[in-house]
Amino acid sequence: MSLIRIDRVTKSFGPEPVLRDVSLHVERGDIFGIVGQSGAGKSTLLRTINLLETPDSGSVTVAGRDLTRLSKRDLRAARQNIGMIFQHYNLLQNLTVFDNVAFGLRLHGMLNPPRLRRRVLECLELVGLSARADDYPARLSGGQKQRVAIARALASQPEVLLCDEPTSALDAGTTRALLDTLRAVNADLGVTIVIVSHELPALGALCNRVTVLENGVVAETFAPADTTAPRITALGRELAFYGTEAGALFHPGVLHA
Ligand SMILES: Nc1ncnc2c1ncn2[C@@H]1O[C@H](COP(=O)(O)OP(=O)(O)OP(=O)(O)O)[C@@H](O)[C@H]1O
Repeated sequence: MSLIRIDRVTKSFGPEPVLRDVSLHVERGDIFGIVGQSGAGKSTLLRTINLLETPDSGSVTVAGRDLTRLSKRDLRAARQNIGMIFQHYNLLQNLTVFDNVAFGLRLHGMLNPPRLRRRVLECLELVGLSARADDYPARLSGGQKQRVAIARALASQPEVLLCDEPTSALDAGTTRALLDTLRAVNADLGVTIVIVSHELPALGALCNRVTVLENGVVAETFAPADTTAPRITALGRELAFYGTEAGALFHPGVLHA
């Protein structure tokens, strides 16, 4: 069974729906991309996966549980299985790196102090920031802040990591390194990743499946590596190009390592 199933989800903030009858399935182990023009509803769709946005209709099932039918308490527990990172990192500025990563674990009373310390340091090690545990976020670069956010998101050992434009505030080199970290998180820890991004070249290399959203509707879903299948949308055709050898020249190095 798919790890994430979105079935016939509709969502409106005003008179016009932002998501219309959207269905998609994400398999365990996928790196699944969501692309589309600005305003297509990508972030809204991503945010329905942990119910930061509640659908007006339809269902959202993660690891076999329909989140739309859970009590608040059960939803809080289910969200421990779904980490999330954001464009602007959303770190707490008045807490150290260590305490940012520990924050969710403490809030949920999940670990005793020695285990908590071990778990936080493990997560910081994973993103290469053990040495910065006592620093405050203001002393870190953008790429380092996003790494702290990844460590925080992984602290509760979620099966799913949602990434909302994780690199759009970063320069090209830092973007490549960060996407490489996400690929390692997927490959080494088995975490299923759903990512919204405008970085088409990188997504073509990173994602094993991509959905193109147009005006709140799924226009097509495909595997970028399958360059033989016909593409319906201009974005789909562009992504297919980045899956080819010629296209790979646009995302050199790390992502194809
Ligand atoms: N909380 C909200 N309240 C009102 N309108 C919202 C809210 N969140 C999103 N919208 C609207 O829904 C539409 C889709 O927004 P969304 O952020 O999902 O698009 P997007 O495809 O991620 O866009 P972008 O690429 O520019 O980030 C936009 O018109 C946006 O203004």
